[in-house]
Amino acid sequence: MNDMDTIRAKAETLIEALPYLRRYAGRTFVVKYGGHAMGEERAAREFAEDVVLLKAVGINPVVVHGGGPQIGAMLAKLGVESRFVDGLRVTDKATADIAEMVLSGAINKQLVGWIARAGGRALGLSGKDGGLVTATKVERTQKDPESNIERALDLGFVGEPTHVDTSVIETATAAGLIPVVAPIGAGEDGHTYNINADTMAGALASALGAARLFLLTDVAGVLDKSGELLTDLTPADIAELRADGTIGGGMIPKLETCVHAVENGCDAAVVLDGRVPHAMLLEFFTEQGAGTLIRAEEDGR
Ligand SMILES: Nc1ncnc2c1ncn2[C@@H]1O[C@H](COP(=O)(O)OP(=O)(O)O)[C@@H](O)[C@H]1O
Ligand SMILES: CC(=O)N[C@@H](CCC(=O)OP(=O)(O)O)C(=O)O
Repeated sequence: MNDMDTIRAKAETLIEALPYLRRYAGRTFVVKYGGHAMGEERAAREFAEDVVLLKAVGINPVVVHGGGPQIGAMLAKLGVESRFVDGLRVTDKATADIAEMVLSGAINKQLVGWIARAGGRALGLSGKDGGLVTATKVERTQKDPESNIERALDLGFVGEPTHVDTSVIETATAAGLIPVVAPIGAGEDGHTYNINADTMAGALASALGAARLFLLTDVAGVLDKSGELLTDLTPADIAELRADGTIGGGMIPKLETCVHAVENGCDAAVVLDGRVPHAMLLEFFTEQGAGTLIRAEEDGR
């Protein structure tokens, strides 16, 4: 496509999406932008444009970002080993410091910059700022394969949000700013906790009573065993897909987050491909939507 065709295609997408988006004026969309999805600069630019468009039509976007691959690259550069348990990075003190540096320092400010270039005003913060998220250490157990006894697993400074104070988000939003949140939280014990970005986004979506939780990743959505996109799922469907092994890896915590969010105050969650131009807008006006829509009850899009 030449430049003119690209501009025309973009304009058509925006014009078609507008009437659908206006229905959500005054509501909150929590958008989680995953580390895998933010690889390409073009995609990041378009993501920022979409976020600014949402704000321009009166929706309150709240961006939560990941950065797993970028933390991994920095740990490798610094010679710190890293491993995951159930999709969570085991986080010692050195890893927590590096995760905070990469997430709050580098990626957060990069996103704030992209939103500024797209014409928006973003406020970068982490769960620590304004008391947004209080985290508690994640407790996990694992069955010892020999004795069959459940043993406690120490994941270090991996946290989960146990208290969300949305006032800093509400103040920022009311001032015309777009909050951009890094998945780091402070514990009541004074420690810094590394929080899975999907979990962080889900906790904010529930606390804010969001109309949508968008999880932008590097696949079209939830796929069935033959690789076809599943467009609509309920918590009961997800339990079946998990039991029969259709979903695995990072998709398990992602869908757990979606189920928790739609059962606790968020209208619907969508898992979609963040690398597709204007994925969030396409979700609203294409017949099938974009990605997989998760609702507490099956009642269409
Ligand atoms: N049924 C499934 N449908 C789609 N993706 C799946 C499924 N089961 C496992 N996955 C994996 O989940 C990944 C998305 O999770 P993750 O890598 O944690 O994403 P992100 O880094 O964007 O949070 C996909 O890239 C895919 O490899
Ligand atoms: C505890 C834990 O695993 N934290 C994640 C935080 C970043 C993240 O979740 O980023 P993505 O969404 O890009 O995977 C980590 O250290 O990788």
